[in-house]
Amino acid sequence: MSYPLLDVRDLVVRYGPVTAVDHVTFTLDAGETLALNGPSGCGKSSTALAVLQLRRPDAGTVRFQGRELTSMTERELRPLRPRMQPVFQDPYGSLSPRHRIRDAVSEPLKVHGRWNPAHGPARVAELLDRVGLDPSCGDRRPHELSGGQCQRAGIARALASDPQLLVLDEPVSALDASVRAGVLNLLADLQDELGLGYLFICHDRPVVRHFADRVIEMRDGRTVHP
Ligand SMILES: Nc1ncnc2c1ncn2[C@@H]1O[C@H](COP(=O)(O)OP(=O)(O)OP(=O)(O)O)[C@@H](O)[C@H]1O
Repeated sequence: MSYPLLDVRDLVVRYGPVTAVDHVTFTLDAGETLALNGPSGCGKSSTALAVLQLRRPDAGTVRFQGRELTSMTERELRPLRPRMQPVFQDPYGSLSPRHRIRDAVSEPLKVHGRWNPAHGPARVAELLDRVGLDPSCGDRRPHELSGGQCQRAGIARALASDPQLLVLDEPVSALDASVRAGVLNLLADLQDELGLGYLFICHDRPVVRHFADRVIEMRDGRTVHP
């Protein structure tokens, strides 16, 4: 039986009295880009965090490759976490300022027990090359890179654990217009090559129209028809 990569039904996220996500339902297939679009505060990031189980939803189901995540314990989720990776808006904030880029990229491999000292450094160099960074960038710290280079390093880190789903939360919003296209082209190439599914959060309509296969509009925590 074949399942969508992601099947989200009646997702609810509350922060005290605030219902940030109010019965949101959607599916996403492998190789597809689904955009969540809408104004600030409409619940896009809360949806993303709940899909990744980084914030446990208050109601609803999230099926990833047919497996229901919301009822799983942390221990049960652990082997699935490498397969769904986030890329956040602020490329500097999402990488530790103290760590060199090569350590940031290799960390997911180490955390998930997949680090091989013999082949790991070559794998990190390969990942940096794949996202268009010179392997010498591995020796630098985030503040020594440009915003675009830093976001590329964040993407390399997300790719390190061979994910099938990337949750991209405003991945180009903090970047200058001139470097945005380069990062979006990189994401499109990676999707073609690796068959990744993208849940793409963005409030910039022209970018969404250009990049997404389908768009869900959100207002006040709910999905609305455009
Ligand atoms: N940790 C939190 N505690 C309390 N309320 C929160 C928290 N995070 C988000 N909210 C509230 O939930 C609602 C949805 O916020 P969310 O960040 O998901 O929206 P968003 O569409 O991603 O907005 P933005 O584009 O500004 O990031 C808002 O009313 C927000 O104030």
